[in-house]
Amino acid sequence: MKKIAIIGSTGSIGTQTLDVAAAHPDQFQVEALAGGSNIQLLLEQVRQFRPRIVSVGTAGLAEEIKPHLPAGTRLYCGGEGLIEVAAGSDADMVVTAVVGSVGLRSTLAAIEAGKQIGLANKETLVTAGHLVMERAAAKGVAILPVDSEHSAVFQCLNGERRAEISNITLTASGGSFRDLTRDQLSHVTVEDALKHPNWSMGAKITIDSATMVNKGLEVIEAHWLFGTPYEQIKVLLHPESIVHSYVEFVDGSIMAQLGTPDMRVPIQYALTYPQRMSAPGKRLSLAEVGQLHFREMDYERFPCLRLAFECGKIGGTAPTAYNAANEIAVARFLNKEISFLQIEMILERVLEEHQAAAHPDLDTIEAVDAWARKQARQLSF
Ligand SMILES: NC(=O)C1=CN([C@@H]2O[C@H](COP(=O)(O)OP(=O)(O)OC[C@H]3O[C@@H](n4cnc5c(N)ncnc54)[C@H](OP(=O)(O)O)[C@@H]3O)[C@@H](O)[C@H]2O)C=CC1
Ligand SMILES: CC(=O)[C@@H](O)[C@H](O)COP(=O)(O)O
Ligand SMILES: [Mn+2]
Repeated sequence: MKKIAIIGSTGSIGTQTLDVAAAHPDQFQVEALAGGSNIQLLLEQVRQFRPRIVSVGTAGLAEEIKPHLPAGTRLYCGGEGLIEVAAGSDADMVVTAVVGSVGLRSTLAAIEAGKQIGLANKETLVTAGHLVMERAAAKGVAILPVDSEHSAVFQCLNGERRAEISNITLTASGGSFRDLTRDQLSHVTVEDALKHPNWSMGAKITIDSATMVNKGLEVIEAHWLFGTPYEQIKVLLHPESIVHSYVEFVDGSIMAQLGTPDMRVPIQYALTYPQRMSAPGKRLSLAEVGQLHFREMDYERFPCLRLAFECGKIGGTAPTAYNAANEIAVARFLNKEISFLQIEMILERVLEEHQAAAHPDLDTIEAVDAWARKQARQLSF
């Protein structure tokens, strides 16, 4: 039995992680669950999986859910609750399925407690990759990728020597607006932006896909997960999201991982690594697919991806500011305060003002995160 804890259990990745656990009840035991505001769904999860520890977003929500919890369940809330779920149970592995850099402290706490990490929450690695990877190495903790591209690369690298990698290519669907010109982008709506062509995901990452920030975050995530220099990370537009990513080796051989777009596959691989188990989803038939398409990435059309490479190469707190400014810009767009193209304007302006600090500690990371959020909130157009 593998014991798991999930932070962000009520979201897209969290619910799919529980689908995997429910499909293999003899393999997984759910020890702890943290949700945010969806206490109805959290309660259903508690009834089905009987975790010992539960956390909700606020003290008010904790009061609401408390009378409905089974006797003996330990209940927490807020940041302290995320840390308790991540580090306070008997779990062997913590799946980080919360959205945003709010997941940083709890991920670090899980690492300190010696838990394996199933990492979906890419913002954590972007905002403080050096701290997370350093602490994981010091504690001998594995960080297993859940993100589909990184799971693909991880699978391609199985048994390979890092020194023999020539480059890593992350594929990008192009998001909801991939065939629109920049002129056409000035009129797009929130509703249209939320229609991802291939994946059903939470709102924030769906907007990130449309701006190509998601791929920017993934480039930085790949740098930290695989220790790959930015010069050896490439991005290729692939509208079908069937080739999840690939690695080219020094002899010219390319290893790719393919499959239908179904997050339960990389989630399950992280949970069962190094083993594989049967999975219920639709199998890929290349004969049925017939053709796959690939296009060079256009960095003029998708400037947020160019910015991510620049921030990654600068390092220090530059990716922290990129991520925090984006979290606020996306929230403002979803709230219909700003237009789609103003997301990238906010990123550009906040980064212009940011003086990146090298080798930041946790306090510096959090101070820059707060600063960038404030700047991004204040900008008006
Ligand atoms: N969805 C996908 O297919 C993929 C997602 N990812 C990454 O995984 C992470 C999660 O994405 P996704 O599942 O789509 O996001 P969702 O928005 O669907 O889910 C987010 C989860 O985090 C919880 N949450 C949000 N804010 C807080 C907070 N302040 N405190 C406690 N809990 C909070 C939400 O709770 P509630 O809803 O109850 O408020 C919910 O459970 C992101 O980092 C994303 O980039 C990576 C690859 C694929
Ligand atoms: C499923 C997953 O891993 C997402 O991060 C996905 O990659 C989003 O797709 P694009 O960013 O390629 O549109
Ligand atoms: Mn991805």
